[in-house]
Amino acid sequence: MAGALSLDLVRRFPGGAAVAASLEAAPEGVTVLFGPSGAGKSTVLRCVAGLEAPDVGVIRFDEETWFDRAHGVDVPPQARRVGYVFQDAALFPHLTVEENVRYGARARGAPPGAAGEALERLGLALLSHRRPAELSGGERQRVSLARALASRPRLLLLDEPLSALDAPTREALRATLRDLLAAVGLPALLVTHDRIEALALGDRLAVLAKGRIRQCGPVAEVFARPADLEVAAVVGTENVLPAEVAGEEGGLVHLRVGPAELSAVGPAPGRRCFACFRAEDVLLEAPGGSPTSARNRLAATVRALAPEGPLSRVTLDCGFPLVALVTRRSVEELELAPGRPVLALLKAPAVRLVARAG
Ligand SMILES: Nc1ncnc2c1ncn2[C@@H]1O[C@H](COP(=O)(O)OP(=O)(O)OP(=O)(O)O)[C@@H](O)[C@H]1O
Repeated sequence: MAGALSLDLVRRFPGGAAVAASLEAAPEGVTVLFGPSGAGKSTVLRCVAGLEAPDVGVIRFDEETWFDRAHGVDVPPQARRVGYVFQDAALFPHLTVEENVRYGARARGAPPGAAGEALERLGLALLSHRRPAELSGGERQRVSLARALASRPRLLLLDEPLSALDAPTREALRATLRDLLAAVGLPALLVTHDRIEALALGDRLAVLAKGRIRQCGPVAEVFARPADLEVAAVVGTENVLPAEVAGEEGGLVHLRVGPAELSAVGPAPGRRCFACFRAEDVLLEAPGGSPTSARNRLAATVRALAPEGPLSRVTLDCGFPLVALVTRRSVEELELAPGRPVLALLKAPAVRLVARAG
């Protein structure tokens, strides 16, 4: 299928570190490689770009084989036609913005006009005669994106593209990047260790830990249903619910989540967002309990219980799945069991809102 990337590789380093990855990235949208530092994310990206060669394995894009150790295939980076965006922009310091972007286009034989189009698209026309030293970090990263796009790539590879920026610049560029990735319609593989970035930019998530891909799937699903405790520890947020903003009032944002309504502390990041909260922030109460300060009271049915040390992980059905983490004592006192009705309570400040595409 056009734009489909598949890989199955092992890369071993002197000193004993090894990265083993097996991945079928969707032919469209953004696949995020997510995991802690040292998990192997950059290694996978560099192998796809052709900047490093796996010790064993195969990398395919569409009908082409880019790498096949057993058959001696190793297509050089320029022939793979990928656009690569580095963490630190990696611009030529002696060239202007325009020359940097033109260099990207010329190196790949892109049609005339590709550089100008990319400069325009990233809002860089007015900065085109400056050199990288005369730009802010965010502007440099926009130039790096323009250079990648100007080469008319078939696949975009982004290695922690926002991590070198300060928080406000990062937030602004995150929104630009989200819109840009949706508009260009190219498949992209994006590396990050930042949960918010993964949620805001990814369509699919591949979780890496200790040199292996542990789970791959739609972003909200991986966050909501980590395959094992290791993935749960990496993703950290058990409840990630696609939500629509219904209104804002007195600093609170009212959200529609499936058949239920939730309140969170504003501002709303957009009309569509994810409402994210930890399982330990959900309180459980017997139905008909007295009023509390929790803004969110959801009628739920217990679906499953799983012991977790002194705690119990309770999976609930509120019309959408919800996970709560409570003590075993509470499980006994509330007589929680599959099928039992219960009220799930959640304070509005515990709900974190993250914009999502569309
Ligand atoms: N050139 C190298 N020589 C030896 N070991 C290496 C080399 N490059 C990477 N490694 C090791 O391989 C593992 C994966 O590194 P990689 O840079 O891919 O991780 P990462 O998930 O991208 O981390 P970060 O988020 O910190 O960039 C780490 O244990 C790292 O120390």
